[in-house]
Amino acid sequence: MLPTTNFTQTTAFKKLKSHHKTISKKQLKDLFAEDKNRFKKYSLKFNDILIDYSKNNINGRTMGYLIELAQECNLSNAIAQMFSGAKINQTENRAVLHTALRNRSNSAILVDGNDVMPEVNEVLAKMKDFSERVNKGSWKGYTNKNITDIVNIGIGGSDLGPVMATEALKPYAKKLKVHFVSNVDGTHIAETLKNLSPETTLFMIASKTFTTQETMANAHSARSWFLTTASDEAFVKKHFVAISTNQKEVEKFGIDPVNMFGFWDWVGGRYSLWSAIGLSIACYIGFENFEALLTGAHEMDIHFRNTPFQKNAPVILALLGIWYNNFYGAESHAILPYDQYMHRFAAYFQQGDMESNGKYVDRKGNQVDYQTGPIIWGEPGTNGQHAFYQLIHQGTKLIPADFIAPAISHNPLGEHHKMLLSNFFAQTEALMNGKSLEEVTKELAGKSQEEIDKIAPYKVFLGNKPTNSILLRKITPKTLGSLIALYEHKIFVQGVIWNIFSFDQWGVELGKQLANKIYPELQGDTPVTSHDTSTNGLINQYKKWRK
Ligand SMILES: O=P(O)(O)OC[C@H]1O[C@@H](O)[C@@H](O)[C@@H](O)[C@@H]1O
Repeated sequence: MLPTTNFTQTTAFKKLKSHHKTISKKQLKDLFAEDKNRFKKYSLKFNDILIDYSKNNINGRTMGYLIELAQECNLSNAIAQMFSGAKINQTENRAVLHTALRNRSNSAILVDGNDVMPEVNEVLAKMKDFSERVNKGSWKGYTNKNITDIVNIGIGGSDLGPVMATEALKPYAKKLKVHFVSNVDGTHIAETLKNLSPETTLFMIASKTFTTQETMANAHSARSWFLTTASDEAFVKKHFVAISTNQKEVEKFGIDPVNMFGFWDWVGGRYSLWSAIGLSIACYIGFENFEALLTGAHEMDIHFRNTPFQKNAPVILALLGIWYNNFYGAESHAILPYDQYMHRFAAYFQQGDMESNGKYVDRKGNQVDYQTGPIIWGEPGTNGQHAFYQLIHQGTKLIPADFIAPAISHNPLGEHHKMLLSNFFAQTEALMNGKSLEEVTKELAGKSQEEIDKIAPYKVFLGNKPTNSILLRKITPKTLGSLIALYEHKIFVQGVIWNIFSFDQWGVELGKQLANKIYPELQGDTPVTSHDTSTNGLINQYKKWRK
């Protein structure tokens, strides 16, 4: 059982509350002026990742109290429970063991008294064999041609991780092309299949439950598309594999269990890219690179598990998030990768974070009276700079942001990377320092006082906006693995402190239930009357227009 401390009742919380009153009056740039060692004090290096959190509204006292908060909430105990296979997903009575999927040390991890590692290794070996066969061309299509294209059909956790990782690691791609179909909107699959040949396409039906409406609809459409050309059901097994925990449903769909890659109920959807759900990743970048991804995550796991909170990267990032969320009233958190390949990273952690910590009921079953998970959003820099950064710089909302960039580009084209990085460095500096009225006035020298008075207020930047900078040497499979695990554990720590269950997702169910109720009502032309007037009105207009 996880601890159930109400963090707002802790001594550390009270200390932080009163400390906030004084430190929030300080300007970030003054904190830097006061302390020459600030960067050294508030940055840490983990392998090829440098995390600079010095541009935050914190001092030694803040960090001390935040760490006390983590201690009072029994974080160490919660960490130990997660890694040991305790059933900390209490509302579903499940262990939470994505860390076992990348446990390269192979040490035993027990769930209900059984070591899960032999099964984990067995599936990994099957993934290795399969990805190698497809890449080498020894896995043939029904007309004896090599597979050229993989289509992963899945949604949510069975889609976002593979999409994000294959995009982020494109420079490591072997020869296969990968495509992802998630939306039940027929456009998604129609557009994907347009340029593919049934003879050389392999479908991976990825669904933990194998009952998800969107995935099943897309899987059936893919099957029909395939059979239109291939004609013979017997060929399905050469072109369809399943990734699931539900063998019964896989067989019902007509996929040979030999071609099923299993995982377990202790792998949460949004934490599943390390499992067989990562098969498309393994095929695309090769198994050795997929293993490097696992290794990177495993090394972060070790760091998270064994490092004192003062130097523990996920713990620090989590505590800083709590600082802004619960003391400064920040509603959102931006993730801003300065790397085009990482363009789905924020989208990936929208699910990772918001599905985990978007909860209003605490671990005792009571409604919370404090804020929990933030709204996660972001786009790659520099595009974001020319779009929404205006609001971060001069809007009325406080938006803590993570800036992420690699020192080495996979595409060292002329001066591009230097230009990109000059923006990466400049933005956090600008957000911190802002621009004073005095500086603006100086810039306007030569203009009349009247003109200056008119325009100057708009040109002032208050600054004092907090950021973390995460500088990576290069985006490699290993470093990406560590980075993803860093964010995963950050989410875990925050969930522990907010006293919520981070590994269930009951909130997605209501919409599914209602859609299932409405779906049959969309048959025929008879107007519906069973809903509120708005929903009835919308459905009935749809029925008129579709004729
Ligand atoms: O992998 P399946 O079972 O198709 O689920 C796909 C997704 O479904 C959603 O409703 C969420 O619960 C996600 O966490 C999950 O990843």
